[in-house]
This record gives sequence, C-alpha cells and structure tokens, in this order.
Amino acid sequence: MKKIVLGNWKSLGDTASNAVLLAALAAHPPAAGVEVGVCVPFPFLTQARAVLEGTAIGWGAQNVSPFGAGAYTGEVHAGMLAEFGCRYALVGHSERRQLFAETDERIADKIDRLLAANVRPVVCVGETLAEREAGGWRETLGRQVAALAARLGPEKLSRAWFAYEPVWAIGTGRVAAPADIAEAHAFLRERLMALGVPAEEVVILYGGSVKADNAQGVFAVPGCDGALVGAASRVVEEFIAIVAAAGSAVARG
Ligand SMILES: O=C(CO)COP(=O)(O)O
Repeated sequence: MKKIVLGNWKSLGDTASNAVLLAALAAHPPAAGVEVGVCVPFPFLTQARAVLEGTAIGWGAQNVSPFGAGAYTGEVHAGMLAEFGCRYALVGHSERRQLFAETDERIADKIDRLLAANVRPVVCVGETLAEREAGGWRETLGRQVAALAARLGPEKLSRAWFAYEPVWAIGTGRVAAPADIAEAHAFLRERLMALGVPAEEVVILYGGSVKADNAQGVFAVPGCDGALVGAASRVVEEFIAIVAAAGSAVARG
C-alpha cells in the first residue's frame, strides 16, 4: 500500500519563506511507499525545481489553461508546466469553482490538456456545507465525476487522481470525520468504477483541514490514498509530521 501527500500552497509564500520550507522538505525524504509533492504558485515553480530536483519530492501547479499554446492572455498551458518539470497540477479546486466560476466542462478540458502533456491531474471534488446538510453530497460528487466522464471517457479519467475535499472542511479547522471520509471515498470509488475506471487505477486523496494531529486518523481511513494539505503544508513541522504519519500508515500496512 502506498500513500500520497500533496501540499497545496494556494496563493501564499514568498521566495524567502519558500526557501526555508523547500530546504526542510529536501532534508526529510519520505519513507518508502510515500509519494510527496508540493503544488506551488506559478512564479515559484523555478524555485521549487531548483531545490527539489534530484530528490524524491515532486512539484506541481494549482491550475492550468484549458487551452493549448496561443493567444490566451494570462494563461499558463500544460506544455509549460511539463517544461518546468511539474509532476502534478490541481484541477477544479473548490476555490476555483466558486471564485472563478470554473465549470465541469472547463475542468475536463484542463484534465485533457494535462494528460496530453504527461502531467498528473489531481481533480478536486466535494460538496458544500448546504449540500451536506441537505443530505445531497452523493448527488454533488456523482454529478461532478459524471460530467468529467461524459467529456473524457474512462481511459482518460483513470489517469487522473482525485481529491475528496468537502468545501466545509477547507480552511475551517473542521476535518471530516473518518467515517464520513470513508463513506465519501467508497461512494466515489464505486462511481468511478461504474463509469469504467478499473478499480486498481482509482486514486482518491482527502483534503480539508489535515494537520499533524489528525493525519494519522485520515491515513487510517479505508480507501484513502493520501492527503491534499493546504495551510499545514506551509508550516515546516506540520508538513513533515504529516509526511511521517503517512510513512507510519504504510508501515502498518
Ligand atoms: O484546500 C485544501 C487543499 O487543497 C485544504 O486546505 P486546508 O488544509 O487549509 O483546509
């Protein structure tokens, strides 16, 4: 069993604080069976690569253009991410869906572009608090993955990773209960398989207020392949402790 820990730096950081964080990560290689990466703002890709190249730790972006190269002012296309050595790119984060009106169709196009450039899409899905309270979380997750499948088909979908990120748990300190994570992951896995993705290809992380003190619990959830960590990924001791917790989970089997 393998565990994945990805940091999402969001729109945070500066060259000086990144240098401290990246050096600490490079000095703490993950245990066998743990894959670690950081998704950084575009201007810091060069810095991340300079420190992490040659280590086991990968780097990536938090967004990508739904278009290729061309007259798309302000956009960064998948080929550029590939050139900068990105192993991953987040797609469809709830902050982008909510604040930048990203649609499932746009998200599908981004996934398509990333796959063509050999950059792993990490697709974020998750329900809002209102949807959970109304008992509609299954409908939201089902709609989100079905829309992607309709545009991409199962083969492409099987090459993406997913992150279950309930919107109400992001940046709130309110981590989802292990039972809720297990239930949502099982539901997503079953849906993806029903859409034609082979069981062994399904990778689902959990994201939402993962910290050093709850990471063990998250990694122990059946069917949870790892964590997508926001705020705590910007705190050296926190992120290193989360990576260590993933190592303990792998060792426990
Ligand atoms: O959005 C997230 C990761 O993509 C989670 O953010 P927090 O860990 O800060 O809640």
